[in-house]
Amino acid sequence: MFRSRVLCVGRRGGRRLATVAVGVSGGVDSSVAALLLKRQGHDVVGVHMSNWDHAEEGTDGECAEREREDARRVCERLGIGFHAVSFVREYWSDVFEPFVAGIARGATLNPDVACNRHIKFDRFTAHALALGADWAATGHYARVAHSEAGGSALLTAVDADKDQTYFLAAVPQASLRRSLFPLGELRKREVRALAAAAELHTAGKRESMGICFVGKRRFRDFIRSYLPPQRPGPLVCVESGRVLGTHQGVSLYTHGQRARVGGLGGRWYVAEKCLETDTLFMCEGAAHPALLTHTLEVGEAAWISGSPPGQLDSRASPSALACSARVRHRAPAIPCSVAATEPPPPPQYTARFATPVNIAVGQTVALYDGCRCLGGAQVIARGPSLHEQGKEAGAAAAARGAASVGRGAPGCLQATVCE
Ligand SMILES: Nc1ncnc2c1ncn2[C@@H]1O[C@H](COP(=O)(O)OP(=O)(O)OP(=O)(O)O)[C@@H](O)[C@H]1O
Repeated sequence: MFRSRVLCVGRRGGRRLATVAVGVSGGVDSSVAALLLKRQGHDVVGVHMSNWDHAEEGTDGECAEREREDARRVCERLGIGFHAVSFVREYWSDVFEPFVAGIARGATLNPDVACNRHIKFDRFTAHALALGADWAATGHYARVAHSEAGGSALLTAVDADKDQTYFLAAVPQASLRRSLFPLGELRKREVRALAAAAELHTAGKRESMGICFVGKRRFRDFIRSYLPPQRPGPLVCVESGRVLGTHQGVSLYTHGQRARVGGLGGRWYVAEKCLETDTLFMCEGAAHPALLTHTLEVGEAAWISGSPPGQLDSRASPSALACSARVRHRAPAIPCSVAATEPPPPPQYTARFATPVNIAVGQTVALYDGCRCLGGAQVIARGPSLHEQGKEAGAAAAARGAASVGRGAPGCLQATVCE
């Protein structure tokens, strides 16, 4: 249905070739993105961003320097210009501070989604255009379909395993309109083969993993220094209500995270956090019903097209949007229905999932219509967990049981039901 425009921009043979600024990270994907654009005959420049001030943070900056040097070497090998830019201040204010504020209020925001929205597809795109580029390109696994009339659509990559549209679900339309994803039609092994054939030294380089600013440190150790002083509190079993042990601070944990529980064996997970009482409610097993829910309240919705799909537009008569959703990168897309929550504003939605989901408050739900990514929204609250629903159903059954017992005892029906 959609075709990526990337291979058509500025074809040879009389048509003007484009000037393209490629975000070169020092990894294999952006190396090959630059290689392909160069081969298509475009005027290509590599731009490397620094987003984290390692000197200021007292962390090891060697790795960042190595990445920049790798990016520079790739540009040299391809015979394209290299340009370095710092978005350290912007990353701090637009990504890191909101991330820490989220953690402090019990929400776990996704820094990669925020980085794409505010840095790569805002600051970087603007910088690329200011450098005189017609387009900004990255090595993301995604496709974009540009149309004169209908704006630009974000589409999943051909390589479903590598698809990165989950992280791109909140990018602004204005930046997407100027974006190219040269790898969207390729598989990772093809990308590596292209890099090897072009003798790019990044061909065999390992994937970057984890949150970039945390590096090799333990997340809990890293984040503690940015948070208000943490108080220890109880770890409580959701099943029995028993205190199982003590934790070092509620904000150091997130829903769904595995955590050690005193001397107890087994695999324990954080099912719920209560900031008011400094309590973590724990359940045993990664598929425990306390971790799962069929409904989420979501907000801060960012729509790729720039406005909500017609069904959700409150100016028309709003109805539920039938779509599919991912609750994390690489998670399967689950059938989902999204409806405006009363009362707006700000626009807030209730998402109902065909199969239950395990996701923390603050995380992103990416919505899809087939291969088209519609946008992303942050989880504001989880609906009742399957465990809570089970308890309620049990209580209702008990009440029904009590009622039927009551019916057998003449004169007691009313009193028994009320109990
Ligand atoms: N420091 C950076 N400077 C410039 N562009 C960057 C930088 N980091 C990431 N990008 C761009 O964003 C794309 C996706 O970044 P991501 O962090 O997901 O890396 P990746 O998938 O491992 O890609 P790569 O192999 O190119 O590092 C990269 O391919 C690159 O185009």
